[in-house]
Amino acid sequence: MDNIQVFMRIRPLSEDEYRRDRTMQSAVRILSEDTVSIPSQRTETFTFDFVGDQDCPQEQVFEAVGKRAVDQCIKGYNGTIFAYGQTGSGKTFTMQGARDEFTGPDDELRGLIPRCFEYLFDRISEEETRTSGRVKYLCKASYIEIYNETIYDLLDPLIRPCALREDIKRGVFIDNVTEETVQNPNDAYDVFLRGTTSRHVSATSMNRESSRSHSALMLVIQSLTQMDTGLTEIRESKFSLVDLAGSERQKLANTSGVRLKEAANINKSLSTLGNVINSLVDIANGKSRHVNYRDSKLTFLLRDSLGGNSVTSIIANVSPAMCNDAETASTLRFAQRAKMIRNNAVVNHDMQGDVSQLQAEIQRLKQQIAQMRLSPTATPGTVSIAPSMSGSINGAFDIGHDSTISSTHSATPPFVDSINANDAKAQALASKRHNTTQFLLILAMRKLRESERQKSRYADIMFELKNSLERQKRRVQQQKLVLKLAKAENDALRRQAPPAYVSSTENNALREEITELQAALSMQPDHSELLIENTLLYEQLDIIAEKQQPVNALPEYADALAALENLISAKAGSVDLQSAFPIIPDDSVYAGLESRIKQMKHEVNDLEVQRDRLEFQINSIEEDWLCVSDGVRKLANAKTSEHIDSIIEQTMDGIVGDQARDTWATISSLYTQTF
Ligand SMILES: Nc1ncnc2c1ncn2[C@@H]1O[C@H](COP(=O)(O)OP(=O)(O)OP(=O)(O)O)[C@@H](O)[C@H]1O
Repeated sequence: MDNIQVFMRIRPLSEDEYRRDRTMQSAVRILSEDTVSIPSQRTETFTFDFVGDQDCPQEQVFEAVGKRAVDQCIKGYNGTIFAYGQTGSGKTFTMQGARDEFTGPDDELRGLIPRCFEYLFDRISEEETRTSGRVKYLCKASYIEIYNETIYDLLDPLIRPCALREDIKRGVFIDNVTEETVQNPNDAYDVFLRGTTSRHVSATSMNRESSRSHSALMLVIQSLTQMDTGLTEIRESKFSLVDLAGSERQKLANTSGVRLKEAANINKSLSTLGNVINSLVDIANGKSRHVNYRDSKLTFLLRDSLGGNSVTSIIANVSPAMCNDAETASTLRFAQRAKMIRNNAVVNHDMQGDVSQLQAEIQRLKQQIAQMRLSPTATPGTVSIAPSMSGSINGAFDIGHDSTISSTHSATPPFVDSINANDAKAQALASKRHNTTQFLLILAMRKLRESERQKSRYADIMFELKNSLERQKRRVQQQKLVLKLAKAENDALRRQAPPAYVSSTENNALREEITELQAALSMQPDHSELLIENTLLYEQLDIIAEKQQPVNALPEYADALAALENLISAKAGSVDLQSAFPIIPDDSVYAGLESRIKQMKHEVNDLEVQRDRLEFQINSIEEDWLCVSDGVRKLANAKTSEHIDSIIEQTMDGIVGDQARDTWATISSLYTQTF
């Protein structure tokens, strides 16, 4: 577990700021190499991993932030660097550099992005040379922008919007985003420049500033290592360089239309980022919280970077100007909170090979395990079965490359204390049991962690479902009200309308409009069908992302209903027979709406059933894994083989799910063999 690293950078005063305040006093006081305060605000101090003052060169920022991220990505860890701060605080200067053009490696003012490219490809060629070509690297780049809660592909000439999806294998990913292979720093920089140009073009065409959108340049770095066993190890890491929208709150007053929507979306995504960080800080402090990553595109896309599988750094950029001190304090408070988040980065790797190679590898691992069982001196921190025993070889024993699991166990479990130190035989037996127990505990904990991940995925889906349910319920209520009003209005019109109005051309046009809307509604996907499909989905976790379509489809459906609702309210409101032609819809319109409402009620019921089912599944998974770890703990203290048998049986009786039952069967059979 690593805390997110936070770096702070103060930019020089701009000419404008200097003209306004010639005292040249800085709003930020540097107290030591990692601590600052803002005297005009409260007396609080802020401590970070690195503080760069106004003269801090680009090279130093790269040495402190960029190098570490690239080094970790080369090893197979995901890496993320965020630039955070108010508009004009120096985010783009830090990430990209002073110029829009990249003038080559001699340019002192070039930012983190070009420097990371140069260092990454240097490291790649170094590794390939060092391993005499046994390790080969492949890099692919994509570049996106998030504006108004929509993701745009900046490498697509048409800058088309893309959907965000999630599946079990890939985690969160952008569907159909353009990925370009890059082989050297210039290729990568070319991709970056093209994306940046597209960003300017789209900003200009929409008449907005780029500081109102978030951008993320993502590199996927794959390495293939030919191993002596004939197997190929594949490592894959994602390196994300993110320039966030200006962090100041956008004013909603005196704003309307597109600008209002834009401001509301910026506020929403930044406040979601703040909420996510608050929840993660609570979690780091031992509290139990659901993290609402799905509340904005930005947090969902960067889920792994915040509290997940990534080595993450945040650069908090601030202005030194007195007039910006409130925003500067707010940036520093945000950064200070973020520093408490703990991520759990693991190497993403997998093995490939033919059956005989895999069998040989399994054999080798078995020997390693046997050796570990026999060696009384093995301590948890030095258990070294992990690195090669990865991913797809054998799911049940997927220990992974994770020293954090082993290092969290105490070196001497309490049950060993009770062994008489003078009795050599008993000591040997205790050591053997100690090692086996630790090994089994590692297995159980690994599985427990997997189930926790699964649980958190369930919780995310559940959260979505609950929201949909609430929205759907509200819609049903609204539709009922609209229908009631429209009916009352219609009755009134029927009573008042002269026959000439009823058959007027205008009235016919309105009728057609309603018929079209009805047709549009009936063309919406059949929700009942999709919902049934969705129910199956929760039993088939592998296809989660695909099957979330019904939930995602609801807003479109809502749009059609809202349009109909607006039309009916608008028409129902035009009671003045002298100035407007009344609309007198057929009874069939109402009948159609009523049946739609009925259908929506069914859907609400279906969603409720799904929610209950998920709740049950989550509880059941949780209980199963508690049962397994409890069983392992009991086994560690068992004295006789009868006692062991009864623990195994009782634990198995208490487990419901197949996955946990299988794991328990494996653990218990291993334990009986070694006892
Ligand atoms: N460390 C620095 N040294 C010198 N000039 C800087 C530094 N940081 C920022 N600047 C200058 O300050 C101005 C604003 O910086 P920049 O455009 O990077 O801000 P920003 O936070 O990215 O703004 P926006 O949110 O609008 O994109 C630019 O002219 C930039 O060159």
